Amino acid sequence: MAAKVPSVKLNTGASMPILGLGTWLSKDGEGTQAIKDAIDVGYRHIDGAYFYLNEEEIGAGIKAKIDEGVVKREELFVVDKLWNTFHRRDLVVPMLKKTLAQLGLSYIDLYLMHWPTSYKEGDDFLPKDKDGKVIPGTDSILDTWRAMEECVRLGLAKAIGVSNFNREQIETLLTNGTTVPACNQVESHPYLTQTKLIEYCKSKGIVVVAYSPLGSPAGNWNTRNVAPLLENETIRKIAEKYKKSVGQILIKFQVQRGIVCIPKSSNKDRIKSNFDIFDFEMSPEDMSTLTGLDCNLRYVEMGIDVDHPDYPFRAEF
Ligand SMILES: NC(=O)C1=CN([C@@H]2O[C@H](COP(=O)(O)OP(=O)(O)OC[C@H]3O[C@@H](n4cnc5c(N)ncnc54)[C@H](OP(=O)(O)O)[C@@H]3O)[C@@H](O)[C@H]2O)C=CC1
Ligand SMILES: O=C1CO[C@H](CO)[C@@H](O)[C@@H]1O
Repeated sequence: MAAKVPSVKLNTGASMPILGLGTWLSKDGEGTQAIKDAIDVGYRHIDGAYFYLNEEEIGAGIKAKIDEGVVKREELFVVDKLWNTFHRRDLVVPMLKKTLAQLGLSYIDLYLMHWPTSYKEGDDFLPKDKDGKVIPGTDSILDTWRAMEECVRLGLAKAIGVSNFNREQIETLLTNGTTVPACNQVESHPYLTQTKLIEYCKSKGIVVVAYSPLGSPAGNWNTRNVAPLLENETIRKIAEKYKKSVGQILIKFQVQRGIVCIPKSSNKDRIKSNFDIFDFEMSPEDMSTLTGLDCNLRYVEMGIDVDHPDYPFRAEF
């Protein structure tokens, strides 16, 4: 029998499993198997996005496990995200309907605005001008949020939230919207602990979800000559102490501080070991050592957005 994963409560009252499976860069053909392996191990939370171009594969994995009787739809927590080229208010509900059709689901548990930055609508996911700068869309964060609220009213999404939003952008929604975002999904790991943003979100009843918790090693990111997280000597020593892998320590770091964590893997052994983090606790000193590694290193900087008026990472948090 699969292990049961602890949950956090959303402001809607729903429970969200604290550990989920990331699916970005699940390569062709791997996505379905990864979902099946993850559900067998006990994962009940799946993080997807239209931008990842693998919703059909994810949906096939979910359907296979429901058909086998391993899991019921209502036992799963499926998250998906609205891409930036679909922020125009009339595009949001049709986009979610398209996502649901690709996933083969009638509702999503949590639908997120993937980024605060709207892009010009069209077939190009990253529309750029002649200088290589992204072309912004017309609608404001608030316009898009109101259309996200409509997704809940229509029963297409049980909850809505945001991703990559800074404090001020969340404030805009709190002041002018009617729904408090259920979560803010942001990059986090010991090099980018997000302590201030987490404190702020908690004070507003917004759950924080940590993406790229292992430092997103598949990405070709700016590393500022800092050792990749998975090779960090300090973390390796902590891992040795608890007889765990560095990956398990990085995941446990988030879960132990109450942050939802969504490591991606398409490898059966790593899917399993990333889930095997509920049988130990780190000491407060080791948790502080990990927090002390913060050097404000953001891997997913979204460089093409730096001139966008809603680029979120100019603010301190
Ligand atoms: N909202 C947003 O803007 C963003 C959201 N995300 C979400 O967060 C998820 C996780 O972030 P992601 O950027 O994928 O990066 P992660 O930090 O989760 O790292 C994933 C990479 O690490 C490898 N890996 C997995 N487990 C281990 C392990 N135990 N030891 C060593 N290597 C391991 C994986 O390879 P393998 O598959 O071979 O195991 C994969 O290449 C995404 O998949 C996506 O769902 C990510 C980025 C932005
Ligand atoms: O989820 C994501 C995966 O990484 C991308 C960067 O190339 C991001 O745009 C996106 O937010």
